[in-house]
Amino acid sequence: MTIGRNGQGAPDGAPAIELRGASKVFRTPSGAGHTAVRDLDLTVARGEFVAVVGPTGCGKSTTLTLVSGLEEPTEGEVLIGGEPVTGIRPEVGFVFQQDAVFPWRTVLSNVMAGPRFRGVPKAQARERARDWLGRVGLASFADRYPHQLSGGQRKRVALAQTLVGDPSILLMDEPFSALDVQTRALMSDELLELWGGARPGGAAASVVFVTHDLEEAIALADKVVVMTAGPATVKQVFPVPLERPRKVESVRLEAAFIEIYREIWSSLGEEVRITRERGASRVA
Ligand SMILES: Nc1ncnc2c1ncn2[C@@H]1O[C@H](COP(=O)(O)OP(=O)(O)OP(=O)(O)O)[C@@H](O)[C@H]1O
Repeated sequence: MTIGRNGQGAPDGAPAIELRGASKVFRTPSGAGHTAVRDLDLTVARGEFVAVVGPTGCGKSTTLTLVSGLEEPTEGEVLIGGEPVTGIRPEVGFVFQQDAVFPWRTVLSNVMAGPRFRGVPKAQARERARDWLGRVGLASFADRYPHQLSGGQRKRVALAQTLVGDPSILLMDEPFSALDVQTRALMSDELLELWGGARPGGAAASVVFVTHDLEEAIALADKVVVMTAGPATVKQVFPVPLERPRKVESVRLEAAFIEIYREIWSSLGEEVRITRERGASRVA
């Protein structure tokens, strides 16, 4: 099973995502400027799974919003498939920490909503939604309402809701952070299975996955990007040369995993310390 139609519509050879010298300055209510992201360069190849880690508040979500087209960079460029991002694009899917479900609609109706909104005829939308509910293991929950599901099941609905749109680019902002540790590991495995089924056939989606959890980042990704203390810029990029397919619970016990973890943590830990000290000095 694979997610997405890799690189569809992109000029040949262009990476899936590229940020070139991207900066974002927000206007605060007092009128002052707040730089959330500064001079950020990042490339995501087609079919690549990139995890982004960094201290709290450094600008990770802002980076995702720039890629999504929800916000424009104040300076620099953001490209998808070699083309400048000028707004929300249909080939980009999102999964956020908060579930984006309609509480008054059944699971099936929630998953059908996106395709229906994009003009897919009802019967076809229903068929696609049922197909995705099956793939995420919720075939028998189609008639339930979101409040009748567990947190993990709701997350599967969110995945189905996004993946039914067949995104070639998947942006995920701490999607599993509200789940307990076991469900989280299970969901990570399921995500890898959905994403990477046909690799290296080249049909997997390009993923940017923001997380606070370094173990999760390493277990999932082809490369881990460490952001600096805010304003965010890329501090270091670490390739993760662990074999696939991976199972989260076993891969994290491998010697190579522990070695990579140590390396990345010493880079990330420094930025976390800087952020903490800034916080402490503000309080003082
Ligand atoms: N719309 C906005 N207006 C003003 N400031 C903003 C806005 N959005 C984000 N910021 C600020 O930009 C900085 C980066 O925020 P962002 O949410 O990108 O960080 P983050 O790394 O995702 O944080 P966390 O890890 O805590 O989720 C923060 O200082 C935040 O307060």
